Amino acid sequence: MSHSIAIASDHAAYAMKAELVEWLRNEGHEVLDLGTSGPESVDYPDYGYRLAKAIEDGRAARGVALCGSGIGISIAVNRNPAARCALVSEPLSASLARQHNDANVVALGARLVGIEMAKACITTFLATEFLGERHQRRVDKLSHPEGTPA
Ligand SMILES: O=C(CO)[C@H](O)[C@H](O)[C@H](O)COP(=O)(O)O
Repeated sequence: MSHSIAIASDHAAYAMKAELVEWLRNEGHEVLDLGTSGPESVDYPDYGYRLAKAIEDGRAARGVALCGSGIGISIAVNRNPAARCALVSEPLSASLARQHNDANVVALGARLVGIEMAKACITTFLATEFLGERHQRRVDKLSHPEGTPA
């Protein structure tokens, strides 16, 4: 199944992003590359916000967020309520992020995870469906951080 995928990284993950963009396009996906566009030092929040906005606007259904550890950019993406970003380093977490959390963005750390593991995580993330049911109730609550009235 092909997807529309937005991808963004800071400088620490620029080389990984370039490889993943080419791979995802070869796999038949529509890829929106939101930068960064070179190895010069940049700030991960700018790219995380940009990626989350593309999800919010419907320009992409799924996202791939990359930085050195994956931590900073995942924090940035998750500041947009339209995004549910999961930082993963192996496929089981990528699968659970879809099945239980209906995550629409996967984050990876290019300084921590190799390219083949990154591809394995993304492949699983794109192929796995949300299970709904009891998980839907919990995901709905993520849109209401003020909490459920007692
Ligand atoms: O946000 C991060 C750490 O949580 C990422 O790993 C960044 O890519 C990292 O902070 C960038 O560090 P640099 O020393 O400026 O390359």
